[in-house]
Amino acid sequence: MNHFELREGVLHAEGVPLPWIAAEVGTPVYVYSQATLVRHARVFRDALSALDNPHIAFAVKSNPNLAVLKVLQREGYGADVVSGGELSRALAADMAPADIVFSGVGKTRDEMIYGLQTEIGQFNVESEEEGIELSAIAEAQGKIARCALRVNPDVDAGTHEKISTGKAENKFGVPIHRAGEIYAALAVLPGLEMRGIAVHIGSQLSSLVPLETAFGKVGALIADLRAQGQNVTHADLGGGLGVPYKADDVMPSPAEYGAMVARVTAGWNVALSFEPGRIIAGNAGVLLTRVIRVKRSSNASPFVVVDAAMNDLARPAMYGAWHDIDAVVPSGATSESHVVGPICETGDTFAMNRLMATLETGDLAVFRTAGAYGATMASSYNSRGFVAEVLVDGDRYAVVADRLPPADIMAAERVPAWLK
Ligand SMILES: Cc1ncc(COP(=O)(O)O)c(C=O)c1O
Ligand SMILES: N[C@@H](CCCC[NH3+])C(=O)O
Repeated sequence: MNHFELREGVLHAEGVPLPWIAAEVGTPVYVYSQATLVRHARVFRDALSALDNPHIAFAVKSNPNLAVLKVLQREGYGADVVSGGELSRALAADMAPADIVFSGVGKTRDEMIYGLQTEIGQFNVESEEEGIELSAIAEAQGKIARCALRVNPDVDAGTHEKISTGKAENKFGVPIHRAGEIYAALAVLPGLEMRGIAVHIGSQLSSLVPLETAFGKVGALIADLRAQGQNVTHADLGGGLGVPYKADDVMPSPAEYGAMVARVTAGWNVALSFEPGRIIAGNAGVLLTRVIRVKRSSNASPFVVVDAAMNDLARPAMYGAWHDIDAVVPSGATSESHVVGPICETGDTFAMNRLMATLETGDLAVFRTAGAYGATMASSYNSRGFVAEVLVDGDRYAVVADRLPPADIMAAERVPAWLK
């Protein structure tokens, strides 16, 4: 079931007509559906029901909005964080510290201290160097850091190269062929409790095959570690499930994923955890925009200039990503258009020669599947403000992130005395 549907010719988010939100909050604005977030959270959890008490940590990077985190906290989700900022958000959303896992190749000393002081559940250590530093800091703080070693299984996830994380040349994790030796070296350090293995090979995966290959390698590693006498009680299998951005995209279902995981991990005898992001939040949000004007100065497709730009939704400019674009009040007419933002870069293009709903000056439109890696990747490039965010629940909605106007951003800047 889709919670962004036409009702009497007007696109709604659940029970709320999108033109109401545009009128009250302005555009561009991200609009999230709480019912969709809850449904996705439950579908993913149900897909893992064959496992013994799996732990699910929402990848905060995909959508760190506090209200979104709160919805997931109420669904019993923990958090996968990659910075002190994300950790503070997970805690602010009342996620239990024990349900928080800290990933990332560049945890700073201050971030390690923050994680130790707040007693987070697990650090996913991405290098021997990081483990040595974390142990020393933990010892000085009188704490023990519960750790998994993130391994790089050298598996091609078959996704966009910029979001692949499990090839040998990627910066993430330790080479799996050295994992036994590094695990053993870290296990003797006084500040660490080495308890497991973590793996995450990339995002927007359209096939389960690379995941199965990677998990198979992790299973073999766990057996090797145990044969060496190491303690292995946990395995974190990361996130990565792709979502359909186009109507004909075929993606593995959470149920197929769950069945594969149950099959591959049978007999591992570990507590399993997962870090889904996009599969939970991607289709739970749209970016609502208004057409500023339509340029018809050549014989080619017109340029539909919308008020959202690459600073608000970076994925098309960064990865050439496709987002469906629909009219909020469709007339039924379709035509080929280029859809672009106002930013002074050719890359500020959302669609070229796309056959889509005809849009005219002043019309509202949405970019679909914008709930993950949308607002969170926004910038203020071209001195544009930060985009607002709204959460819808049935017939009600709330602004869950204010628009941050350019003046507020400028207010944080100073001209030094010598230039006055
Ligand atoms: C360590 C880690 N875990 C989880 C995720 C979430 O991935 P996805 O949004 O594809 O589920 C990412 C992002 O790819 C990640 O880097
Ligand atoms: N930002 C990427 C996903 C990155 C995942 C990071 N681990 C995207 O929009 O597709």
